[in-house]
Amino acid sequence: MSSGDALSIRPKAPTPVPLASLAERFSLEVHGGASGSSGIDGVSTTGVTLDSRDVRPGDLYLGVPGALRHGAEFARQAAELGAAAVLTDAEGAELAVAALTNSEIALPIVVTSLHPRHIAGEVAAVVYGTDERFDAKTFGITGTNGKTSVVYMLAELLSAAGFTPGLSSTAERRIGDEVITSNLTSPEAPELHGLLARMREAGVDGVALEVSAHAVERHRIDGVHFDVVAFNNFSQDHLDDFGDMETYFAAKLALFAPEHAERGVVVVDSPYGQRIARESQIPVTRLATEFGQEADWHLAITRQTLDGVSFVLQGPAGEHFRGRVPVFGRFMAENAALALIMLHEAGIPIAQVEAGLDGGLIPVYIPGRLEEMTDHSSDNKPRFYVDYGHTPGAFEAMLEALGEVAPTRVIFMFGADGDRDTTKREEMGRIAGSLADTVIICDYHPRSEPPEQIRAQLLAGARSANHATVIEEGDPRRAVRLAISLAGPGDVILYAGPGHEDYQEVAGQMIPYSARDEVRGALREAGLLT
Ligand SMILES: CC(=O)N[C@H]1[C@@H](OP(=O)(O)OP(=O)(O)OC[C@H]2O[C@@H](n3ccc(=O)[nH]c3=O)[C@H](O)[C@@H]2O)O[C@H](CO)[C@@H](O)[C@@H]1O[C@H](C)C(=O)N[C@@H](C)C(=O)N[C@H](CCC(=O)O)C(=O)O
Ligand SMILES: Nc1ncnc2c1ncn2[C@@H]1O[C@H](COP(=O)(O)OP(=O)(O)OP(=O)(O)O)[C@@H](O)[C@H]1O
Repeated sequence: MSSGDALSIRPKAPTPVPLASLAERFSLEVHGGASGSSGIDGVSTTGVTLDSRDVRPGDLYLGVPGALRHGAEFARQAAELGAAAVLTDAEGAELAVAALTNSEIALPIVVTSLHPRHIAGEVAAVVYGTDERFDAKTFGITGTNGKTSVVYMLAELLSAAGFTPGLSSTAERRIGDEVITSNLTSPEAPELHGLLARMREAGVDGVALEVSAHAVERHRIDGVHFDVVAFNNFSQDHLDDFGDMETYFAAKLALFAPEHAERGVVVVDSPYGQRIARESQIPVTRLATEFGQEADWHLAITRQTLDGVSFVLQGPAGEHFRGRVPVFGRFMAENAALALIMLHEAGIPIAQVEAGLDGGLIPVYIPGRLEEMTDHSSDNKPRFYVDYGHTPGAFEAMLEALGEVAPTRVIFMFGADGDRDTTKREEMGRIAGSLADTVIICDYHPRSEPPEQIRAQLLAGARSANHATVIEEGDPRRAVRLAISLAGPGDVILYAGPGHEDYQEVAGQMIPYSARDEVRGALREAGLLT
C-alpha cells in the first residue's frame, strides 16, 4: 500500500562523510546543549533524512520545522534508530535537547542559521556524492497534467538511445529494473539524493524526474543539476496549497533558472507556456502542437484511434521524426514529442533514439494513465480505461481525445480528492457532464470530508451541463459494475482518478483499494475479460 510508510531508497554502499567537513562547508555550529550531547570529532555520516521514522544507523537527521510540528521533537526516535547527529535550527536544538533528556544516547546537535529545509538538498548531495560529481543526463518535467506520462516517455526513449534509465514519478521510482511505489510525487530532497545515489550504483546514466510545483517551492530539488527541464501545460490544481494561480505558476516558472537547469523546453500552445518561454532565465526551445503557433518545433497528428496516436515532429534545423505511441489522445503524442526534444537538447540526437525504436513505435507503458483494462480483442465489446486525471484540464483533454476517436458512447466515472483543492470540483463535474454521455459520480479519497458533500459538488457541476445522464453511486466497486452493466458494444468506460494507486484514504484510514484490480475483477465477472 503506497501510504508513504515505506523507508526511503538509499545507496547500498555509501561513503562516510565527516560531520566536521559538513559543519565547515555549511557553517554549522555545534550545540553544547545539555550534558550528554557530544562533540562532532570523529563523527561521520552515511545518509540523510528529515523523517525520524526513516532513520538508518549513521544518518544525519534533519529536524525541520513544519506546519504541524517541528521535526526536532523526534530526535529521540532518530537517536534510537542510530542517527549519528541531528542538524536543525536554533529552536530545534532546544527541542532536541529536551527530547534527548534522560536518554542514554549522546547525540551531537549541529545548528544552522538558515531554515533546515533550505540546505537539506545541498547537504544530502554532498553526503551522497550526487552534487556536480553525479554525471547522469538529468531531465525534469513540470506542468499541471502529463508529468508522469512524460517521465515514462523519457525513460523509454533513453532506453532506445542506449542509456540505462532511472525515473521518479507520482506512480513509481524506477532504478533500472528495480521498481518502488511512490508516496509523494516529488520526494523530499534527502530522499531524492538517496535515490540518485542508488541509481548511480546501478549504472543509471539517464534520469527522468517529475517536478511538482511543491518540489520547486519547497526546496525538494535543491542540489540537483538538470541538463534539461520542460513545461507542458498549466491549469487549475493545488490552489489549497498555493492560494491562487499566479503563485502556483510562479512556483513552476522558478524551475527555469540557472541554479536548477542548463536548458528548457516549453510547449507554447497556451499563454502560460508563452510566458515561461519569455520569462525563463535559461535558454529555451519551443514546441507548438497547434497550427500557426510560432515555435522552433512543430507537432502534427497524422492518425489516431483508441489503440494509439501517430505523429510527425519537425525541428528548427530540419530534424524530422515520424512516430507512434500505443495510448490514445493527441496529448500523449505531445508528451512523446516533448521527451524527444528534451533528449535532443541534452545532446542525444533523434537519430540515436530512432535507431533503438521499431518503426518509430514508442512502446511506452504508463501505469494508470489511460491504461486499458480490457484486452480489446474484439470490437463488439466495450473498452474500459483507468486514468489518474483529477483536474478539469485532464478531464477536458481525455474526453476531447475520446471524442476524436469516436467511440459510440463514453461512460465517465470519477470522484474527487477530499482535503485538497475544493474549488475545482464543480468545473470537473461540468466538463464531465458536457463531454461524456453518461457520468457516474463515486468516491475517490474523501479523507476527512463527508463523501456525500464531495459528490454533491461534482453532481451539481455535471447536472449544470444539461447533457449527460448523471448517476450517483458512492461505492467505487459498485460504480465500476454499474458502468459495465450500462456499456454496449463499442462503448468506452473511462474511470478517472485512482490510476496506479492501491489505496483509498477515508477518514484517516488507508484502505487497500486498487481500481485496476477491481475493474479487471468486474470485467471477468461480466465475461468481458478472460
Ligand atoms: C504541503 C506539503 O508538501 N507538506 C509536506 C511537508 O509537511 P510539513 O513541512 O508541514 O511537515 P510536518 O508534517 O509539519 O512535519 C514536520 C517535520 O517533522 C518530521 N516528522 C514528522 C513526524 C514524525 O514522526 N517524524 C518526523 O521526523 C517531518 O518529516 C517533517 O520534516 O513535509 C512533510 C514531510 O516530508 C510531507 O509529508 C508533507 O507532504 C504532505 C503529506 C502532502 O500532502 N504534500 C502534498 C501536498 C505534495 O507535496 N504534493 C506534491 C504535488 C503532487 C501533484 O503534483 O499532484 C508532491 O510532490 O507530492
Ligand atoms: N499533455 C497533457 N495535457 C493534458 N492532459 C494530459 C496530458 N498528459 C496527460 N494528461 C491527462 O492528465 C492525466 C494525468 O497525467 P499524468 O499522471 O501523466 O500527469 P501528472 O502531471 O503526473 O499528474 P500528477 O501531477 O497528479 O502526478 C492523464 O491520465 C491524462 O488524462
